[in-house]
Amino acid sequence: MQHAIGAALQPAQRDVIRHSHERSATFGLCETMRPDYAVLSGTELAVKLDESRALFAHALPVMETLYAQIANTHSMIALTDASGLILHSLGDDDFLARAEKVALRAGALWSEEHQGTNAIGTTIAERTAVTVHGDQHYLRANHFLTCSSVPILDPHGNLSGVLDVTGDRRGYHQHTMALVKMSAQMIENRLIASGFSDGLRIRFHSRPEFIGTLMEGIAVFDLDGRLLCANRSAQFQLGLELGALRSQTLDALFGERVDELIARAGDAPCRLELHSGVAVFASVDFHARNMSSVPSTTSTIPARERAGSSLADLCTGDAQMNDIVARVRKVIGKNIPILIGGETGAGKEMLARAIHDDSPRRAGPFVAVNCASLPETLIESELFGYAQGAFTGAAKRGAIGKIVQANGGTLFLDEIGDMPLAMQSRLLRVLQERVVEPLGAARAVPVDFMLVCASNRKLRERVAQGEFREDLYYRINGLSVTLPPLAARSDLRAVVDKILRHERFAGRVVYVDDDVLALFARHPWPGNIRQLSNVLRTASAMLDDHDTHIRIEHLPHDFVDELGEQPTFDNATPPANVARLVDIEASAVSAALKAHGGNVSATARALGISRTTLYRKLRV
Ligand SMILES: Nc1ncnc2c1ncn2[C@@H]1O[C@H](COP(=O)(O)OP(=O)(O)OP(=O)(O)O)[C@@H](O)[C@H]1O
Repeated sequence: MQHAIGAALQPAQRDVIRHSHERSATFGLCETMRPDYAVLSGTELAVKLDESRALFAHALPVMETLYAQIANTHSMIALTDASGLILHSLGDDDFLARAEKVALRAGALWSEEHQGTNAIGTTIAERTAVTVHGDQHYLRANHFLTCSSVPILDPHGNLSGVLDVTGDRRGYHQHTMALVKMSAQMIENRLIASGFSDGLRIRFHSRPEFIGTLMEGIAVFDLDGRLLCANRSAQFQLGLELGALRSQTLDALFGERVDELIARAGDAPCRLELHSGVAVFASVDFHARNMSSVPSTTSTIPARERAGSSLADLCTGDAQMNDIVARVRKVIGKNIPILIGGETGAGKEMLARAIHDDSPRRAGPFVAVNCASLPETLIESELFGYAQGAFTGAAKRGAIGKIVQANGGTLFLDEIGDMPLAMQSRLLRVLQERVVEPLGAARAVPVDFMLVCASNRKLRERVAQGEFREDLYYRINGLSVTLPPLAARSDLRAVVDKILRHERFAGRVVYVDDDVLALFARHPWPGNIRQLSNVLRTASAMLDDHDTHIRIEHLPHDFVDELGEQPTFDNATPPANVARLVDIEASAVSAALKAHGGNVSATARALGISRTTLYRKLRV
């Protein structure tokens, strides 16, 4: 359905357009002039993308979803930074070709200063959602367009960029703006989720069924109960703007103390009363990974932290691991690719995640691709993506590749040694030129990511055998570290305790007996930490409710059988269930004394020792 927008124009909107036209004139623009069609070079655009990497990373999947809803309507979606520079666009081929003619493409600036009244530039000037239709555009060259733009705010309330849908003016649809607004809200919520992963997060709404939807309010507080950020819905429901909310506390806004709410984290939604008296349903999460202090109620928090989520967590006492972490820390944030070696299950992916989480790109995505588990035919599309109709059987709208998905964050290529040679050449080009050309696409997409690769095969040998490109090997090998196998680590006890603490396989934190640990110390662990984790999981399932420790009888039989002999114990750690000699002697003496009615001479005779010796033993 098409509408004549002019007739429906609200007075406020009319004022927005009038003011914008006035500004355009003061910029020295003339309606009939040829617009500024300059676009940034690929390298310049890559720098801009890097500056807005969190926005780009979180907007990209939302733009894909939005496009699914407006495909085939002769339109396009554009994402700009806060200055109006288009960072990325996607849309229908026919319209993209027309849009390119007026520089509606990545690298072009659509501020009012450059293009006069237009939805992107006017949204930036007015900090509000704006539709600019047909001849409301200041420049005649843009009169064939209809554009709907919404500002995207970062979690601190600053303008981060603009999301825009532009189409042929004849195809204007009144629902477009609602879709763009919802998409912008989605991006803002994602920015909050990644920027404020720590803290007490309350998701609330007066209707419980709206929790988990775009309608929910999201407010994050620190451990002192100060508000850190709140999305638009939260601001609306609380009746205050972000600036005013910042001076409020959890207690003042929700009538609850931090520790009371932390205790309810992870439970079903609870009822809270807002300061206005309105009752809401609230779902509470709490994460304190990087927080300096945690209230005493933390022990009751059901939400689990992710094990080994930062480099510091990986330092559990093994000197080789400490050395690896120290070396990795030196290159983090310096655009140096890291190559992780090590046996299967030794923790390569965990190290890669920790590197990401401790890097300046932590707000961006962490995208892992296992090159060994993908069939050769799929690696290409999985990694590089493909354009609409690129090949028979391709998804109608094309697919975004993992490399583009990793933009702004970290790309982790696991088992890179298994990447087919043809893909190695394409990957090398991406790493050299920092652009990706999706299969069948006309244009390259600039990308910026930190690269971490892992291999449990000896990559050098594969290079020597001609199975891995030497130039790629040197590209990915900025810093090379090799994780020690579990059997060679000196911190087995700490690793076991950490897994049991984080995973809570038994639904609670349990421990291992010393004799189990002694058995573990003799095991070769071919599956390394993954195998250890599996053994602990199975053993935990064998525990009775009152058991606090995993004992040998709880271990999987095949695991004990693997050792091929009865467990023996080393001298340094006497197993707890073997009594000490002095204790055996003491109980024999007391039993004999009891049997002889406390008569020392008779007891000494019965034990075959002198009375003096018996007295000495009784004093021990
Ligand atoms: N330092 C650690 N502390 C606790 N758990 C760990 C640690 N390192 C690894 N793990 C756990 O061990 C398992 C295997 O780890 P990961 O997947 O990182 O190994 P990998 O070397 O990448 O394995 P593969 O080569 O088979 O892909 C995971 O469940 C992970 O959570």
